[in-house]
Amino acid sequence: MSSPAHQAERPVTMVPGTHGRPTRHDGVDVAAAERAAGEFLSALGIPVDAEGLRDTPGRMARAYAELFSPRPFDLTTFPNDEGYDELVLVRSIPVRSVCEHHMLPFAGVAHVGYLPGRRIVGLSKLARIVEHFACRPQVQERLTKQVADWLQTRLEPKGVGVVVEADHTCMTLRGVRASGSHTVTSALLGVLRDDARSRGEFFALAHPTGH
Ligand SMILES: Nc1nc2c(ncn2[C@@H]2O[C@H](COP(=O)(O)OP(=O)(O)OP(=O)(O)O)[C@@H](O)[C@H]2O)c(=O)[nH]1
Ligand SMILES: [Zn+2]
Repeated sequence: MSSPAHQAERPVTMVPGTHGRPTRHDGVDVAAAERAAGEFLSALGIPVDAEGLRDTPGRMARAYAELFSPRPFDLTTFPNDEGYDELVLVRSIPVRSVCEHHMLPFAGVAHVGYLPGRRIVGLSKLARIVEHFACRPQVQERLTKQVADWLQTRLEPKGVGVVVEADHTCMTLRGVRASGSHTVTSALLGVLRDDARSRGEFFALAHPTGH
């Protein structure tokens, strides 16, 4: 079984960047974003006509467009012919996203695991699912739960567990300036949620690393 992960998403199109480079984006009006970025910087008293800053609004627009453009993928699964019934876990999947409150990046790692049912999933797809949900304005709790729910619906395993550890620049570089702080979230479904032994085993393997 193979089903597109991006079914309900807007189509990905290619538009020229200001330096003639193709810029991948997902329904974003890069030219309008560039104009708005220029006005935004001007309003903050930043001289966007200075030589070094001349291309900055365009760079900002393309940078955010990139952060909001996940790469499409197919969810490849295989029959679980051997009846493998232990945990499958991919640890330390890179996460980079943008907090929806400040539009500042947060980054860290995800540990994504499941207890197989009738099918197993291509391992790379666990990392692709994380990217899919991270490439949008997010809160860490929602990102964690969306990855778990999506896997549960599409793969129908016996259980799913997701741990995300991330540093939010909105609270390390500004605001409270709690540098060195890490935020840990988790979402457990099925057997991994309900069975104490499975839950314990999952957290023993997917424990936060402080990355
Ligand atoms: N729950 C949750 N909160 C987040 C996340 N990312 C950022 N935030 C928080 O969103 C909150 C927004 O609070 P506000 O008081 O409206 O914003 P603010 O005045 O900039 O707050 P400070 O960051 O405390 O200066 C802050 O407490 C952020 O730390 C996230 O992924 N999950
Ligand atoms: Zn924030």
